[in-house]
Formats: sequence, structure tokens, C-alpha cells
Amino acid sequence: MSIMEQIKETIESSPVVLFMKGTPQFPQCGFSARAVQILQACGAEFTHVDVLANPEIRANLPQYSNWPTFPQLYINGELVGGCDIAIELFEKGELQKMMQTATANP
Ligand SMILES: N[C@@H](CCC(=O)N[C@@H](CS)C(=O)NCC(=O)O)C(=O)O
Ligand code: FES
Repeated sequence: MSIMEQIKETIESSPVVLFMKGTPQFPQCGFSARAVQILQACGAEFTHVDVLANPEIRANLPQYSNWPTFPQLYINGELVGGCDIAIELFEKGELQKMMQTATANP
């Protein structure tokens, strides 16, 4: 499987996926730490990928999604954005709704 196929599979493997530096327990960058805090405040489950432990993903995800930096948040297979956009959506109360809808069991 090519790296682009692997990335696609990962993004589609879970309703909410955060590509970040480090892990939710031990974030390795303030931007990633902030994104984790916000997702946790939304109270819905999310999957994470540590791009520091996956250099191929770090090198190729920016091309895949046309977004240059980390963290990168995907909901239902689509890029939402980075830390700034996550904060903005959270402050408007929209991220909570997006995550609840994405992770709700019918
Ligand atoms: N304003 C950005 C901050 C993220 C950012 O600037 N990330 C940088 C430093 S952690 C980055 O990912 N650089 C590319 C790299 O390290 O591969 C956001 O909203 O997410
Ligand atoms: S690792 Fe330096 S700003 Fe994120």
C-alpha cells in the first residue's frame, strides 16, 4: 500500500482523527496539546496519530490534504483544520456538535 493509501485508510478508520506531535498523554508541542485539550473538552472519543513517530506521514500528509502544519483534525474523513480552526469552532459551540454527530451511535 502506498503512503497516500495508508493515510486515506487512517483518516477513514475512525470518525475523529487527530494527527499530532506526541500523544494525548504526552503532547510534544503546544499546538498539539491545545488541540487535544479542545477535543477532550468536547467529550467525544477520538483517535490520534503521532506524526513524530511516523515520519512518512509527517512528510506526506501536508500534500495529501493541502495543509502544511500539525495538528490536523479530521472529522468523518474530511479535514477540519489545525489548532486555530479547532479553537474557533469550539468557541462558537460548533466543534462539540460536529463531534457529537460524528461519533453518535445510531
Ligand atoms: N497555527 C497553526 C499552528 C500549527 C503549526 O504552526 N505547526 C507547525 C509547528 S508544530 C508545524 O506543524 N510545522 C510543520 C512540521 O513540523 O512538520 C494551527 O492552527 O494549527
Ligand atoms: S514543535 Fe515547535 S512549534 Fe510545534
